[in-house]
Amino acid sequence: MAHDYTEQDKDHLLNIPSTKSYPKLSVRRLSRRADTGDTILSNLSFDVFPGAVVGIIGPSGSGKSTLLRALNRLWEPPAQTIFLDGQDVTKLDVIALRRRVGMLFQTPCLFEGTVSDNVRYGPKLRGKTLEDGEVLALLQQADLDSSFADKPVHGLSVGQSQRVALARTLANRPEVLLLDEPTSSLDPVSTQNIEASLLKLCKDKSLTLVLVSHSINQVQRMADVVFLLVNGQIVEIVTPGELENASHPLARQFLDAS
Ligand SMILES: Nc1ncnc2c1ncn2[C@@H]1O[C@H](COP(=O)(O)OP(=O)(O)OP(=O)(O)O)[C@@H](O)[C@H]1O
Repeated sequence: MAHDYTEQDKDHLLNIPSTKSYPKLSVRRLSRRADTGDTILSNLSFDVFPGAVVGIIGPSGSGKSTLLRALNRLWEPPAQTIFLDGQDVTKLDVIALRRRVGMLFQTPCLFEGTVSDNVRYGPKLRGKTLEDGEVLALLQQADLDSSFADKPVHGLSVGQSQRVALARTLANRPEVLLLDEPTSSLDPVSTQNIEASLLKLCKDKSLTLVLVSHSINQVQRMADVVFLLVNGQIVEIVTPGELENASHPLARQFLDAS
């Protein structure tokens, strides 16, 4: 496997205690400024290991979506700042990258046609036709029963559309899934089913999740580690259990108001 880390980064990685695998994602000194000069992301560095769930929380405008969008190059990051399996993402084919690093947005955007057309879309682009059983399994992972397969998407509710978008993303067998407020349009039962389904994929298939959520409870249910992002900086990295003890004043202000 090729690794594009600098010598300094290698030293850093080797110093991570008791890790048996290389990170799936590594971010190194990632910064971004707006055209106005305002800081959006400031010198972010972190690793995410295969099968892990990272929760990102923070106030509105703190840079959470910008960070997610950098990870699959919806916003083009500077070279040598984001690595997937040790490879600089800016050197990867962008379509292949987005298949490996899928993203689910807060507001689903589906193609015309049926639910099953949407789920089959990604594999079809690569010349693979999904069997009916594979489509149904993907729908099930997204908490949709088989009756949805032949439904046109234009009649679906927002919550149903969001679940179709999840099935469509999972059809690409992503290695990393970026989730931007993924369940904000879902009812509590569906939210719970989708959380369970995603956590099963993490356990069984080493799917790696980066979850942005305004729901502290959701982050506590799902994440292995939580980043508190404030003004474009990761001000604290804690386990979900330690969240209530977060001490950074801006993190505290956010948590107390949540
Ligand atoms: N393309 C852009 N050009 C200029 N400023 C931008 C751009 N994209 C984002 N910003 C600014 O960067 C900051 C972070 O935005 P971002 O959407 O990443 O925050 P967020 O934490 O996801 O917020 P929310 O929780 O409200 O979704 C905001 O001040 C936003 O106005």
